[in-house]
Amino acid sequence: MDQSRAHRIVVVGAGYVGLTTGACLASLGHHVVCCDVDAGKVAQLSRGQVRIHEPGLPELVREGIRVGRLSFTRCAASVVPTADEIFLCVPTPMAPDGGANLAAVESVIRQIRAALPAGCVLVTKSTVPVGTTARLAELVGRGDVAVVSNPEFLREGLAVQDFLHPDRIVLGSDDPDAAYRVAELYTDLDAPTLVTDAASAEMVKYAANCFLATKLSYVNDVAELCEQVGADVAGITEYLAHDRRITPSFLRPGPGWGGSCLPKDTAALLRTAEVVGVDLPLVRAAIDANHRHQRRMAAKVVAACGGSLAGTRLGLLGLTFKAGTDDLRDSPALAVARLLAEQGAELVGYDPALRGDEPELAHLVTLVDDAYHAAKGTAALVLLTDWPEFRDLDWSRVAELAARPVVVDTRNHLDPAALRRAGLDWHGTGRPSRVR
Ligand SMILES: NC(=O)C1=CN([C@@H]2O[C@H](COP(=O)(O)OP(=O)(O)OC[C@H]3O[C@@H](n4cnc5c(N)ncnc54)[C@H](O)[C@@H]3O)[C@@H](O)[C@H]2O)C=CC1
Ligand SMILES: O=C(O)[C@H]1O[C@H](OP(=O)(O)OP(=O)(O)OC[C@H]2O[C@@H](n3ccc(=O)[nH]c3=O)[C@H](O)[C@@H]2O)[C@H](O)[C@@H](O)[C@@H]1O
Repeated sequence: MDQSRAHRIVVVGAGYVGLTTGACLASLGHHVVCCDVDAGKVAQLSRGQVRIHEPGLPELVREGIRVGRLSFTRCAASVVPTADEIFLCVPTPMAPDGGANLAAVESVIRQIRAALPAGCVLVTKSTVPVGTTARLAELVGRGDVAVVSNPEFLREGLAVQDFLHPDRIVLGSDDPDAAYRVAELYTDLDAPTLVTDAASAEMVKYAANCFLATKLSYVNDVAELCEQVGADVAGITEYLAHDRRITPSFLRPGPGWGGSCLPKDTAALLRTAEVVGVDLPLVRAAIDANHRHQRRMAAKVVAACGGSLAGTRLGLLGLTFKAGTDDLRDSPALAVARLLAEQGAELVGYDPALRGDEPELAHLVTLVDDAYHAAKGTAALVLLTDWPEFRDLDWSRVAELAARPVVVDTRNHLDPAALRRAGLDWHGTGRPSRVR
């Protein structure tokens, strides 16, 4: 990039979204400082050490540091005075009433507002409910600082790819000039850029995540019905995918949807609707169906083990909320694990992205070094995430190690014929057990 077009950017919050935003904007030629309250994280990132599992991110971070366009600090107030744009990428977790907890966003604003230079733009990339951008403008309380909503649509595990090759860039502000200024940051990306008002930009983020969640609950419902009527969901989703109005993505049944965003964002949209007196029965049903699917997966394991889990050992393959990430937040795999543990099963698990010291696993799952250790002495091996390596296991070895030859494949990830050849009983989701 011609350096005269480079912006000076501060990113507050150096997690999945903030670190990706900072490293990618630096790779596009901008000058970025990432700030985080976590001193240990700042120290590690300053040395180029990235602890989250995001392909390509460590390389981008190290390159940004090497060329002097990316640095890290704990103190946002000390670096904002020279910024053109300040991106807010701090967490907005679920509050007890289902709404988004904006404490981190508001605390950052209070901390930096006096230090903001005249003419800078504050950009909300954190997912925030409709109306927040307008309220933050009030909280900043400065006519010379604009606030722009720029929701992020990246997926974990594909964060760098999604950031640099987005389907669309959405910018919303009641100050269109400020929105167009933020759009300049992305001019080297090949994506439609939609500039709208702040409320619509905030709304599109929730509408997208709730649509995806609803699509998945529907697919999982179809899978459940398939089991009862003897149809095969794999063929059905394949044929559905041919319809360009439906699209092939988000059609894979599984143990329910989870992660750091779909659960909290569906709940937050329901809360937003409740506050303004609007009913969203479809979104509510998608959430309820998701919990039912998780219970259904646990019941399937119980049935495959002969009706009781008391005193049995189960092996779990994959514990994060999906393959390709190390994130355990709202993981459906852990939700199913908890249901199995409640029924008396001892759980042993393997996940390629986990180290074993994650507090979420404590008193729930003993993490082992590979899938074969997870299979040893088990009444059933339960696949909960679809890491490619699980497909290539030596199934004869698994059959020898297991106490009973049972595999419950909640994501239809494995090759049933290969398992059968090894003498294993395969139980998929929405598919007949004898499927080829
Ligand atoms: N994870 C994802 O795939 C996506 C997340 N989002 C949204 O982005 C926001 C951030 O999410 P993640 O990056 O996943 O969170 P994260 O938990 O990975 O990272 C947040 C970072 O902010 C830091 N932080 C917390 N309070 C702070 C403060 N007061 N000052 C400075 N730093 C602070 C934390 O130490 C942490 O490093 C959320 O609103 C989320 O809904 C949006 C799209 C995708
Ligand atoms: O707001 C966010 O944080 C992000 O939330 C999701 O991204 P992510 O949380 O990374 O996860 P997804 O890939 O969407 O998967 C969500 C859940 O659905 C499940 N899933 C997904 C697809 C599918 O076909 N089947 C299925 O069960 C996954 O296993 C996972 O549990 C959205 O896809 C992103 O666009 C959005 O930016």
